[in-house]
Amino acid sequence: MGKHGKRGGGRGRGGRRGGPATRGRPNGTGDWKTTDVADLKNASFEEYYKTQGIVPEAEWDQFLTALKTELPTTFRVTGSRAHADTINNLIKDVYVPTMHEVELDGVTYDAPKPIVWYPEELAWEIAAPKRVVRKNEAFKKFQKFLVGETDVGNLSRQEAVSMIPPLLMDVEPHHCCLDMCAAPGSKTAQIIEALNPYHTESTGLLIANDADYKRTHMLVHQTARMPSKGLLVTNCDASMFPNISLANNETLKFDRILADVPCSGDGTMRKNMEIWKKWLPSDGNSLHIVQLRILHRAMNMLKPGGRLVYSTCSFNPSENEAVVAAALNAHPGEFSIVDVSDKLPGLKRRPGITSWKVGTNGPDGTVYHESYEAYKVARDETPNEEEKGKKKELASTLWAPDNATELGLERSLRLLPHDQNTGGFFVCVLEKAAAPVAPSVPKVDIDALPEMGDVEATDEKGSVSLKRALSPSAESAEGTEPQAKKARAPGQAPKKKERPDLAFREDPFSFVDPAHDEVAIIVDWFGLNNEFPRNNLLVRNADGSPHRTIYIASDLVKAIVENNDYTRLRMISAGIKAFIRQDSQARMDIPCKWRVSGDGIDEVLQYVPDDRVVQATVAELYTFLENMYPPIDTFTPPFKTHLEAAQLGNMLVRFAAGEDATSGGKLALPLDMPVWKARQSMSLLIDKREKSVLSNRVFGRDICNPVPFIKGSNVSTEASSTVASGTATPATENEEAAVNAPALESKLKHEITGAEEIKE
Ligand SMILES: C[S@@+](CC[C@H](N)C(=O)[O-])C[C@H]1O[C@@H](n2cnc3c(N)ncnc32)[C@H](O)[C@@H]1O
Repeated sequence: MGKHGKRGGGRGRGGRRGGPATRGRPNGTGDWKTTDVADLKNASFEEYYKTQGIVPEAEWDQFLTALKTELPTTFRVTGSRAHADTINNLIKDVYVPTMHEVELDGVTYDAPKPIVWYPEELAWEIAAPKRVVRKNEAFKKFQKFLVGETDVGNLSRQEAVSMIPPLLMDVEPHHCCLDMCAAPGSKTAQIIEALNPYHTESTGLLIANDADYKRTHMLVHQTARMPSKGLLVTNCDASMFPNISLANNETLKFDRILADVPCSGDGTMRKNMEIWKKWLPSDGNSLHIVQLRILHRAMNMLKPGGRLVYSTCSFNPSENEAVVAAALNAHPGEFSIVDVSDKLPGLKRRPGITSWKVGTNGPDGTVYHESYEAYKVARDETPNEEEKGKKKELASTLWAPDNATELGLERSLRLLPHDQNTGGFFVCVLEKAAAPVAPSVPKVDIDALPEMGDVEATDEKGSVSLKRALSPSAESAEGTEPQAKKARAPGQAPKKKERPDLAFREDPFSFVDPAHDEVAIIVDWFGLNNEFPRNNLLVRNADGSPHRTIYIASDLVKAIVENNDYTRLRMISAGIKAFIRQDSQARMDIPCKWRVSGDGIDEVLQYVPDDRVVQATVAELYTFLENMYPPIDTFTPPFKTHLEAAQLGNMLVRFAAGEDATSGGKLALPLDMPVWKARQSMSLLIDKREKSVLSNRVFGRDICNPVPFIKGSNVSTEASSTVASGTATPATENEEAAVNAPALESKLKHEITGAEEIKE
């Protein structure tokens, strides 16, 4: 220990000995079933946070007790969906009354209740933890409902405090938004909802980015549940997020940015119990630089007058106030912390702090360093050079700056677990001045701060690595390049154009010629009107050929795709999957081999005249769900007459709102669905899981029959190879096998993306 440091209390039981915070944190969240609460302790953690004063002394025991208690289950109803009210009413009227005072293992749980501060009572808390909800009979039906509706995008299971940052972004449908560290995508989903309110045409944009390639595929899966033509998923290191060019050499700036940065995650100890064993004071210090670089980059990409939300699921001032203070001082006079005390009424929050201590791991416990200067002296005096070399140098920005009290840090929000039975969180809302005021303090030079090397972070679900995207091309704005990138000889001109990143292996993006024959076939088949955005049809190949999937992208996404090298921006996906080729070489009598994808139906239907949409009833929906391939004969006129008159291929059907006395089914709102007409039979073009969820919602039970075995072909293998290869060429004459593709497509999607991981 350096003589200038103050020594704090002892190491927590089971604490890690030495070693950086970069290794050793196992994946996974721990298991409450096998957890002994007596083991949930860490003396360093307790001492560190008592020292920081983030919790009033009188509340310390409550704070600690809450941290050692299992979290309640929370979820929210997808607010932008037409069915939000239907779903919310089902919860209120059908499920909640069955769950009053459920008792398990001597504990009585209250019925689920709306989270008071969440707008329109669309978020819910079930007092019982997930583990209990899963196994208890009283909750079983509700649990099934939750899982099903989550699958189809009507519900999102999400920790309550994690819902706060997107709400404070104040997103409007015309905004250009960036979610810098987005995976697995809970907050991304909220931003998409805010950008696309029900029945409002959104002109906005959301770029959902994550540095971890695998996790970007979780994002793609998550966002497919709420398709948006203004969505782009990218895989960049947020601290070096590339400038995005638009036409006329304009650079895209954002109205709203979320920097939900990688963090030590000690606010998630109620579900990631491993942290109790592993926590060290240095964890937060290691992450400070990457967090600061991400926030700094966000600030440079924000429009004047724009809003930026910085958040972590950590209590640590090193990752919170220290980052915000340093970022503000790197942009003096440009940004202010927004007072959001009148937002989300009912949410208990604590103010940010203006003074804090910086602690490092010492051989006998935490060493607190009064100031950066004192730390430097102590470090320089460390006799053992080898020891010194092992430790990364701390950044001066970890310490509270002299002007800490003038920065308005207390306007940040600290969410403490005992206030409303949640995890811990930190949120700070920053606004960029329309016209910056003259700086009154010296500017912090972020590029001059030391690098921290590889570190490991935690999110709501467990540990995540800070894998940097391998982009060699992160261009920079206004002097935001990291040190390494900046090195160039005085007078040397900056590189004009970045080269493509050849290591990036995703398929290219290009737009289909609006005069292409296949576009004409689609337009003609579905009767698409003149408003249909023929110019915005995107495919995943270099020459714009519509081989197997056609996406629809917004004008802004199109401008981005066309004006930027897709490998430099590391584009993973864009727009809405709208049309899928349902090919069959053997079936020349199918005039249009394209079907509307389930994701794309709402988008496509806007351009379809009403008389091209076939009207059906709840009773007909029953027939479609009860039988995978209902013969046309099982329907009655006038629906049957329409079916008989139609050509083979995709039809769009609207099931009218109403009730069916025979089946007991009830549709509160009309439901639009793509269906396929084969020679003898029909089929709903949604996957099996979605059918079951729909059946439960409309008929109160699952009436769907399993996939029949089709003689001469293994349907699954057949259709899945169709989907996987994308060539959609069923080997048999059996067209029903071909239309089963959506089910398998969904199955594959799950397998490919590891969707379970984000499903809880
Ligand atoms: C706290 S999690 C984000 C949670 C997410 N916002 C949500 O609500 O679901 C942090 C994410 O940052 C990503 N990440 C880590 N370092 C990054 C970097 N330099 N740039 C961009 N993303 C990064 C991690 O892969 C991780 O997915």
